[in-house]
Amino acid sequence: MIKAILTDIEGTITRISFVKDVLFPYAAKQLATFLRLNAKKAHVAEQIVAVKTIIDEPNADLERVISVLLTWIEEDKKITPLKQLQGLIWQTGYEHGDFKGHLYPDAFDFLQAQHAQNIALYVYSSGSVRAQQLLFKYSDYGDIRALFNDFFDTKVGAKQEQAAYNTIIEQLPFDASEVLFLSDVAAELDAAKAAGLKTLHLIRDGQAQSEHPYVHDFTNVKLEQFI
Ligand SMILES: CSCCC(=O)C(=O)COP(=O)(O)O
Ligand SMILES: [Mg+2]
Repeated sequence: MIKAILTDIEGTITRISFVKDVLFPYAAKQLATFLRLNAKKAHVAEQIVAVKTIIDEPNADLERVISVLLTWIEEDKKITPLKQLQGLIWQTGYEHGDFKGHLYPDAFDFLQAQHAQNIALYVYSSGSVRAQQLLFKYSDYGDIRALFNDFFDTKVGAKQEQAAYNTIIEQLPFDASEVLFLSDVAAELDAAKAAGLKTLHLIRDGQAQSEHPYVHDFTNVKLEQFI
C-alpha cells in the first residue's frame, strides 16, 4: 500500500520549458554579476571552492569559475554547486515577481488530493532544496510549501543512482515499497525501482512507452493500482 509519494519536479509536475526557457536563462544572465557581488559571502564562497575542486583547478580565478558555470548551465549539468548557486539567483527573480513557479494544473490537483488523504509528499529534484522551496512558495497557486513533508536534492546523490534512493528511504518513516516515485526520466525510475520503490513514469508529450507504469498526466492516477 502506498503511504508516501516522492516526486521529481521538472518534466513531472512542472513543464520542462519553464525550467529551460525561464529559470536557466535568468540564472545565466544574472550569474556573473551575482558572483562578482557575492563571492566573499560564506555560502557563495563555499560553492566557488566546490567548482574549483570539481574542475581540479584550485587556483582558478573568479572569471574562470563564471565561465565554467555558464558552460554547465548551457549543457544542463546537474552539478551540486551550480544547482545551489542557481537557487540563490532565482530567489531574486521570484521576489521581484519576474516569474512564478509553474505547476501543471493536474499535478497540483493530484498533490493536493493526496495530501488531503494523508499521503506524505516528498520532493527529490536536481534543483537545490532552496530552489524547490522557492518554486512552491511563489507558485501559480500561491505558497503551497505546506503540502510537502520534506525536500531532497543532489546532496543525497545523483538521481540516476540507486544509492541516492536508499539514502532518502533511510530518512523516511516508510519502507521503500510504500513509496511511489514519480519522474519523467526512465533512468531515474530504474534507480528508484532498484532501491525497492514503486514507480510511475510521467510522459507528458504523449507518444513514448515505458517499462514502468506510465501516464500522460495525473488525471486518473489512483494509488490503489500500485500494490
Ligand atoms: C527546483 S526547480 C529547478 C529545477 C532544476 O534546476 C533542474 O535541474 C530540474 O531537475 P529535476 O530533477 O527536477 O528534473
Ligand atoms: Mg525531471
